[in-house]
Amino acid sequence: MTPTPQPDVPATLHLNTLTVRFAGLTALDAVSLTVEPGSVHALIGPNGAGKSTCFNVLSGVYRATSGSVRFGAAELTGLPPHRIAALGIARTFQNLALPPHATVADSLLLGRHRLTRAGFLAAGLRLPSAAREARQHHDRVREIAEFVGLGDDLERPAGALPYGKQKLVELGRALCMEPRLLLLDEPVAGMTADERRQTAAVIAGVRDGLGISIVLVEHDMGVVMRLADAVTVLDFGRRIAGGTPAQVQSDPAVVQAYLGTGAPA
Ligand SMILES: Nc1ncnc2c1ncn2[C@@H]1O[C@H](COP(=O)(O)OP(=O)(O)OP(=O)(O)O)[C@@H](O)[C@H]1O
Repeated sequence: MTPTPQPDVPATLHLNTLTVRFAGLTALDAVSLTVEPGSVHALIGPNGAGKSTCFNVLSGVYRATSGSVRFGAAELTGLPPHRIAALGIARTFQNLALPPHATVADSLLLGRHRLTRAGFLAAGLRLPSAAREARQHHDRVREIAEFVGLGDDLERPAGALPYGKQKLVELGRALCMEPRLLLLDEPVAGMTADERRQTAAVIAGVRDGLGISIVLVEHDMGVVMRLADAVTVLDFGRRIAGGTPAQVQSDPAVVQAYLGTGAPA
């Protein structure tokens, strides 16, 4: 079941000559790219190419040395992570970051935090407005859990689920933030073939059913080529190619960059 998309203005993500330097090392070198609303944009490249650095700038963990990031009308450059999250940008992490004993429902509810209006006092006093709001959040959590395939797992401890499902809890928690843009850092890493297929279908559903834009960092080229509408290829911090999956796959610069690490086939 697809949860009701939340009404929102489509926004384009623009990276303009983004540069990040760490003490003499240029991790990102004047990278520009555009993520169209409602598309999956994959960011690929060999190890050390700058993909995580790019994510860390987009989510406010790192500061750009120069260049800018714009999302719709908002300038993200230099904003702290909570301000970026408030603009509707959510991310998942390469490594699981779930509270070990919390149930799936409670883990997903964490994603609703930013959207919680009833104050601490109203909730503590059990005011009807707070109870109504809590019910709405629980309903939405159930909808999203069903959407990602966790409808039957809501009361189970998230940490006791198989690894693939734990990654889906992360994805669900990010969706619970009602993002307009989702940053997915290696969403299928470490999964079985079945789990990869299921997760790829969920990600396609997030784009097609909810209209959420997605930036995807992923080493699994099968998943990238099947899911992505556009691909940007980084190597040593530089953008060396961009286009549709078919275009980048046959680009000699891309094949050259992957030589020795396995061409993106
Ligand atoms: N906080 C940091 N301090 C110093 N150097 C860093 C830092 N973060 C990243 N780097 C360096 O920047 C370069 C790009 O790293 P980054 O992690 O962005 O690459 P990546 O494409 O995500 O690689 P992988 O696919 O292995 O995750 C690397 O040389 C890395 O060592």
